[in-house]
Amino acid sequence: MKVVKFGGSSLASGEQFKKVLQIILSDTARKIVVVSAPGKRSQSDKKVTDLLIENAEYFLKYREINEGLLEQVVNRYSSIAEEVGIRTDIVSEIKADIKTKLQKDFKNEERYIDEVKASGEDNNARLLAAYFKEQGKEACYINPFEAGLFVTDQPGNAQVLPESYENLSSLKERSGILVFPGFFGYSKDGQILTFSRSGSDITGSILANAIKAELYENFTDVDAVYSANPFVVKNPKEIRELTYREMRELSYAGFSVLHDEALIPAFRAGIPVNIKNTNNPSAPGTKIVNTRTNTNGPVIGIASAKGFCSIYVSKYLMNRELGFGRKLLHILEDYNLSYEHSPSGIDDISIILREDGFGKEIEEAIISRIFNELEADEVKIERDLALIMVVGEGMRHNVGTTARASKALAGSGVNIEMINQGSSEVSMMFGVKEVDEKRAVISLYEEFFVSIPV
Ligand SMILES: Nc1ncnc2c1ncn2[C@@H]1O[C@H](COP(=O)(O)OP(=O)(O)O)[C@@H](O)[C@H]1O
Ligand SMILES: N[C@@H](CC(=O)OP(=O)(O)O)C(=O)O
Repeated sequence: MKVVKFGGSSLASGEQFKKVLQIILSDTARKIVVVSAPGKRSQSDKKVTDLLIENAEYFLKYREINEGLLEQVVNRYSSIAEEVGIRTDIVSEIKADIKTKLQKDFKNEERYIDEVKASGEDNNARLLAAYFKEQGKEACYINPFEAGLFVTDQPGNAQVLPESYENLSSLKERSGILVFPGFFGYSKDGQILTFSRSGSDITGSILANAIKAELYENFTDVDAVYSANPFVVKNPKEIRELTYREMRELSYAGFSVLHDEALIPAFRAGIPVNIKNTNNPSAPGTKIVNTRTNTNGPVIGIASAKGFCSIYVSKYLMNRELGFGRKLLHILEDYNLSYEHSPSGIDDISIILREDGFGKEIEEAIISRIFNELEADEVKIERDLALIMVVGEGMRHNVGTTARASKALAGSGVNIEMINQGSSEVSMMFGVKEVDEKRAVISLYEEFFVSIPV
């Protein structure tokens, strides 16, 4: 039994719906189909999720529905229904559903927005199930509440609750194709809550774990996971096999092809993940597995992400001071800030965090607390940083990878602001200025994938 997830790009139009049907028909093991909301049909198009957020924000501001904005969403569904020739009046039901959601209680704005934006996947799942049925396939829409997908009460950032797995396991007893909306679950009291953006990948992985699927297939719009972002490096090398650890590091640092939280449920149940292309389903895609066999060098991929900053703190004899790191992190916790990395030396430490949520006011308050409470000698904030992640299981057994990477960066004139070697030894992180991000990735790609390895 397989769980198959189709991303927004795979379900953006009627033509895409037809491809999805063919993919499902071509393999009887494809049992649970997880869907995203319709995505972009072209670079300049808008995702339905973004349109729904605009609708919700308009309503919060003006207390009325913006009919033009609502039509933009409804048109996406009606053009799909028209293209594939759905005969029922499902589009009117979809419009009524979005209208009801827009007019719901908005006292808690975050929860209100979650409810509206989750309707993108919910209605797409209803539409796809209706299409399958009209094509003579036994299929039904599954409501996540009825199926028991319960999550924490964290709007826009929900986490699955452990009992969901047991609840969802009974789905495998049901007959026909089950069409399950991705991206959201319910609190115990029936409130809709979404995962973080691009979270339909997470739903697929949870379901794969729950039914102990033989495979989790994640269909997107590229033939494979590439060794570098194809928007940064021209024609990057396709990766055939990756380990869970490698993919987690790469998706965390910018390989948006899979959500970085989507691997854990599949990994825990030992279920392989196959990234495949809806537009070219016969291509083998990329397999994500526990251990990989083929290796061709220390590095498998190079990822990068913008939007980071660092807090550098130095104090003579920091290494001898009991609880210094704990107190420092406690200050950040008081401002609801989590940290990403923390390279350190004997007398200094850098804390790397995401820039959003770390505004100027918080910055000033934190600096003064570090000086006053920790008696630091120096505190420096550096903004506009990009993290470059060099990833590969092979790095553990290869001497000199750091030296090669540093040399490549220096050779292209990129100044390294900081280095951090992950404790898992499958990744190496370089902090660089955002303006140098692309140059850094290209030079590292050339070093590890184009030049002859030394
Ligand atoms: N290293 C990479 N390999 C493959 N795709 C990547 C990589 N880095 C970024 N991407 C981007 O991820 C996109 C697919 O992810 P996403 O847009 O979330 O798809 P979906 O609509 O299927 O959810 C690709 O079109 C590609 O532009
Ligand atoms: N539609 C949601 C969830 C999702 O996973 O979408 P996509 O598969 O298009 O990345 C979002 O845009 O965040």
